[in-house]
This record gives sequence, C-alpha cells and structure tokens, in this order.
Amino acid sequence: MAEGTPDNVAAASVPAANPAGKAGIVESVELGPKVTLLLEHDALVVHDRSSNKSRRTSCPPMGHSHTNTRSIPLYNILWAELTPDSQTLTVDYAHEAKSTKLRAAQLSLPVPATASVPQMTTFLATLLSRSYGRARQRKRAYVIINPNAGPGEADKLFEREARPILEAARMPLTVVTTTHRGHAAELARDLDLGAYDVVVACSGDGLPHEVFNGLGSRPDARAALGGMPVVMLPCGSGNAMACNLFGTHRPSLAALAIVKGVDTPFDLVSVTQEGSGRKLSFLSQSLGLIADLDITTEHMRFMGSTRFTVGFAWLVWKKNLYPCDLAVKVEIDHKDAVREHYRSRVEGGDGENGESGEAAPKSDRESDATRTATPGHDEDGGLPPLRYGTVQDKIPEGWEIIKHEKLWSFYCGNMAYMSPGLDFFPAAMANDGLMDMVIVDGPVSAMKAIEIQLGVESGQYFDHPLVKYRKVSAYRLIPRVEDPNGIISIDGEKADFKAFQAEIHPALGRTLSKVGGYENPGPKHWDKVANYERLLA
Ligand SMILES: Nc1ncnc2c1ncn2[C@@H]1O[C@H](COP(=O)(O)OP(=O)(O)OP(=O)(O)O)[C@@H](O)[C@H]1O
Repeated sequence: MAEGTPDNVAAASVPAANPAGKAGIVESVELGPKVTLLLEHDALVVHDRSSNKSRRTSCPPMGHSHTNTRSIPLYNILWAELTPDSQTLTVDYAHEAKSTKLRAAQLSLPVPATASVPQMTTFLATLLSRSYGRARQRKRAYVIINPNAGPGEADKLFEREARPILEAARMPLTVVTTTHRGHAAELARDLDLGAYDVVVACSGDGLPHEVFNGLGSRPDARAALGGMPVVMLPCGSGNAMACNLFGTHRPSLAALAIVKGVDTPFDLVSVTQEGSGRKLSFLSQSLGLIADLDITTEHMRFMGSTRFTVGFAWLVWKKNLYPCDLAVKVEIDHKDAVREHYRSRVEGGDGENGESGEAAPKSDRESDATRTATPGHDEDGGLPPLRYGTVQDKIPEGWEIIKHEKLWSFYCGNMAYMSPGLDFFPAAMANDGLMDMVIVDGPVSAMKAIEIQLGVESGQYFDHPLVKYRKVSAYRLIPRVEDPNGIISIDGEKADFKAFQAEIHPALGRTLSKVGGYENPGPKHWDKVANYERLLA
C-alpha cells in the first residue's frame, strides 16, 4: 500500500471508547534528526522535517496546515510494528477515502541505525494500547457470509470493504459462506467457542438472529451467548444491528468498529409460540403495519432500504387494522418516566454511555424464586428458565390486559434503530433489562401516518399523541382473527400468525459496540426531565 496513499487523514469517528490518557503529547520517538512521531491525546502525529519527503514515507503531507506534519486519529489506527529486521516502522490505519468509506492504508518509515529498538518497541506498544483502549487486539473472527443478503453482494462487500481492514488489524479470519437458510444457526451451534473471539455476520439482521438462536440451542447456551460476541457487518437491506452498535450501515466503517469494538452485554428476548418451541429475538417483534412492511417487501430486497419507503406508501393506502388482545407486564408506563429511566441510566452507569453498570429494574431481575423450568432446556448451562412460562400457560398474575379492537401497529423493540436513521425505539438500551413497546391504535389517516413516519426520522415520534410508548419485561399478544395470510415478524423474519409470548433476559447475550451501548441519541429532551416529573416517575 506504499503507492497511492491518501493526501489527508480525517477522523472517521470520535474514539469515545479509547481515552488516550493525559491531554497533549504523551510520548514521542525520533526517527533520525528529521522525523518525530508524537502520541497526542487522540492522534498519532508525524513531523517530517526532511526535504525529500517521499524517501521517508509512503504518505504525502496531511492534517495540520504545516505541509510536513500529518495526523492519524488513534481510533483509525489498526496496527503498528517494526519489520523483523528493525529497519522499517509501519503503521496500518483506516483512511477516510469518503465520509462513507474507509480504506486500509499504511505509513512506512525507515528506522535509522542509531535508533533505540527497545524504545521504538515501547512506543509502538503504547500506541497500540491507546489506539485500542478497552477493545481486544487481534480478535479471532469467525465470519459468516449470507450471499443472498440485501442486493446479494455480501461476499463482494466483505472482500472489498472489510477484509483489508480486518487483516490490516492483524485479525485472524475464518470465513464461511452459507448455502441455505438455517445454515448460520447450525454453524453457531457447532462453533468451537475457544477458537474465536467474535462471530461476524456479513448480512442483514436475519443472520445474527440465526446465530443467536444457534448459540441458544447448545447445551452450554448461557456460556455461549454470554461469552461469544456476535456482531454484524452490514450487507443487508435494514442492517439495524450495525446502525445501533456502530452508528453506521457502511461495511468499511463497521469493519473498523468491529476492530475497535468494546465488549457489550446485551439483553435477549425469548419468544414462545404454540408448535414452534422457544426462539430468541435480539431486535424486535411486530404485528400490523411494521410486520407487513418487513415481510411483504421481501421480494423488493434488490432495492436496498428503498423497499421500506415504497412498502410504507402502499400499506398506508390500504388502511388495514389488526384486532388483538395484549397481556403485558408493564414496568414503566408513561413517556416522562421512560425519559427519566433513560437519564438515570446514562448518568448513573459506569459504562461509556452509562449502560453497562446498572442492574435491571427489580421486577425484571433473574430470581430463582420466580423462575419456572422450561422443558427441553438444561437448568445448569442451557437457556435461562422462563419466568412467566410459555404462551400456553395461564396469563401470569399482575399482567395488564388490554383489548385493541383497532390496532394499527404493534412494535416491541430491543434496539433503537430499525434501519438507517429510523429510531423507532429512542429509549432502547443495550442492557437495561427492558423491552420498549410502541402501540398505535387506528384508524390512522394518511396524513397522520406520514406525520408519525416523518417523526421517526426527526425525533418527534416519541412524543406524538398517537404513539403509546412503554417499557415492559414480558407480554403476550393474541390476534383476534385467524388469517392464513396474517403476518407476525420476529427480528424481521416471518412467524406464524398466532398468539406469542415474549420475555426479556437481562444481559444474556454479548456483542461489540463503539461506546458500550447504542449509538442513538435517546428520546428527545431526556436530559431535561423536570424535577417534578422525576418525582412523579
Ligand atoms: N445461502 C442462503 N440461501 C438462502 N437464504 C439464506 C442463505 N443464508 C441465509 N439465508 C436467509 O436469508 C434471510 C435474509 O437474510 P439477511 O437478514 O441476512 O438479509 P436481508 O433480509 O436482506 O437484510 P435485512 O434483515 O437487513 O433486511 C435469512 O432468513 C437467512 O436465514
């Protein structure tokens, strides 16, 4: 990569997870009389006072206004080392070719014979440690590619946009391509947990769903789900998982986020439905408008995310309603209390965004006294027992029962973004032990539907009067009508149109994220909850 290297390096993103210690210059090495490497708070700075720059480096000047000073954000640094003969120092980094695309590049500097190799080695170790922060270096990745995801280019996207970045970060890769639906679940079920540090699904949200379920079907399900981070390299049409954890649906930016990703415990949801056993859901469950949108537009996958815009217009015009009954274990019942919950976790937690430190609400914590065993699951190592039984059991005491004669949309989420820019669950958190439930009853006029939809993009949706937003720990949804064409969607995959029950398992799963939680900004004005609202909450 010595040739054709970039003429500037800009921050691809702020390295929030990688605090670099004290502000200003913290370490430096001289490469002869004219080249100095400085480790600053958030960047590696190269000062080159040589008259013949091209002899000294593969990169033209960049960054600061001075022509022979260049700066590489620490977040973008993938690797740094001395060649075995100690004559060259190389720095691999992700160069921002465009705001939407990174490219692996390398800085290569001759080391003078007079240089101290131990000092260089210490400097490089410091550089790597500050560049990675809490993220594990050289993660061994098990990469699963769905060649059918999105417009069908996942394999090419991986090779072109992700592999060079992951390899430059010296990540050992094992790459497998799926041959059929369900293949990723089989691979996850049989995975050698000790041989890998992360499973990377190159796909849309369907493959991570399979991987979580594959890990969940193992006799050692709890250890597998809790110990093996699952991430997505976005190659599908929705790519919600990458939007939430990495703040992007661009494969090369996500590849860097995987390299620098920090361990993030993450809630998972059990769903039971008569005749189809117990499934894990990591993203959402829906019935009504959103479910129809997800599933009936599958044949338009070639359009990428445009399929959702086209499908939305069609469904709003159809004005369908979906009568059903809901039984729900409500934990937080009104929007200001949801805001307050969000604020207290962000401000009170010990993670980068306050997510990782706090326990779930009392009623949602795992308690041996309230657990009921689930047939078919090993009490010791398998999935945690279901606290509320299955959809076939009696509705548990204390659940609120609500009849929705004219339901327009039922949507329950565990993540915030459901596709790029669509923050459907602005108060969702990675490990607060709660699901965010949104209900809109109909009929909803085309004008109001568009208003709600635009509100999802602008952040006004949370406060829209037609949007009922709560935090819950379990629920049962029972459609009133039998409809062979009816649609229930679990993580974007079609489920049978019949009653189902869901309950959350706090921090059962594990993933990687940029900041230890989700990237969305939270419900509008979460940080401005008035004192009287806090008291009421
Ligand atoms: N080799 C394969 N052949 C056919 N189907 C596959 C194969 N591998 C995986 N699948 C299935 O493809 C479906 C869609 O996968 P995925 O979610 O990756 O893409 P997508 O639907 O385009 O993206 P998104 O979920 O973001 O909309 C999943 O249900 C998955 O089980």
